Amino acid sequence: MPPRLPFGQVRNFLQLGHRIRRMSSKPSVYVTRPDVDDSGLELLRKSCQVSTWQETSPVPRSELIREVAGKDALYCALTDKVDKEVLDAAGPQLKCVATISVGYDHIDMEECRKRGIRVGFTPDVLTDATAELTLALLLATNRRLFEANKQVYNGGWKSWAPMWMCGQGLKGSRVGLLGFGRIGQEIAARIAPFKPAEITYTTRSPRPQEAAAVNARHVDFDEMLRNSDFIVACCALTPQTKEIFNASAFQKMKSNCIFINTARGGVVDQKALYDALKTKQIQAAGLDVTTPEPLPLDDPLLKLDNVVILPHIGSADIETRKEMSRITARNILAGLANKEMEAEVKL
Ligand SMILES: O=C(O)C(=O)CO
Repeated sequence: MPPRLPFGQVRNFLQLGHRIRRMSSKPSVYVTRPDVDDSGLELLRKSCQVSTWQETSPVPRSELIREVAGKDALYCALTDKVDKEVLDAAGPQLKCVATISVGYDHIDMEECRKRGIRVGFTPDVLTDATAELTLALLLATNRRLFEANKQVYNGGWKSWAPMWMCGQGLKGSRVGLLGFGRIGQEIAARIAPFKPAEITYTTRSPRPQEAAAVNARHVDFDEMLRNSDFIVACCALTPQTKEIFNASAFQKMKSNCIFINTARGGVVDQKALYDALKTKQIQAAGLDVTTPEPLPLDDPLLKLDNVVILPHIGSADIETRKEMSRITARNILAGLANKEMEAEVKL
């Protein structure tokens, strides 16, 4: 018979074993999108145990809650709501969350802060792609590209006609931006060559240096609403900007105003936008983001001719998305190693 060890010694021995196992085993990462560019996942696989949701549709919440349990890091996307319930399910060992997006309104920052969970995101890399897509929406709506294109296929194109399918040019127009961060500034820089009469921007505090570079003027929200021919939402979704474009805002806009949203669907009261478009209170809208996403096929907005809707493709430029995948991975590796992340949300 081998000698029996006292209980305390057995427990210490087991705990030591557990600690050694954790120290020697690779950190575990759960990835909610298997379809992110593999270059990012490869980076993670070198030093982590990586498990991923297997389908290209967003991970169901129940699956996320089950799979995140016990993980050291979470690689997520804007399609995943990372709230208290998910963080509780993960457990106290969770060190970091990294999202493959610049927006992080889907992550409960306060809960992360309370728990000391670090959060990575992907600003900068997608600025140009998003600004470019915003210009595409501006041009598609003001020159009525989608309406005109339909006429080619449905027999509406009878002959060239002097005033047919005319729209208002950007030249000589007043363009107002809600938000003047990285993306807003790049949008302004791309609009400038179209020779607008003026570019204005609304932010909590003016950014004179950045504004001077693109000849933009700081105005309050009300002035922007009342004077602009084009209004572009390019701000973060926060409690302050939630549904800031509501019935009252649309009422203040000029009847020729074209409203563009490449920020988040949540900055708009969508029913109010529908009413404003339907009653021609405003001219048109170009939306890369909606509530919800995807927009149901029976959504009334889809019945209107004066709206162009895209399926949230602002940053969908191939090299941009590849780099976003790698930055998200590098953010996680830095978070796990207690090093500075490439792009970390200040909590
Ligand atoms: O990165 C984001 O926040 C996006 O909306 C992706 O286009």
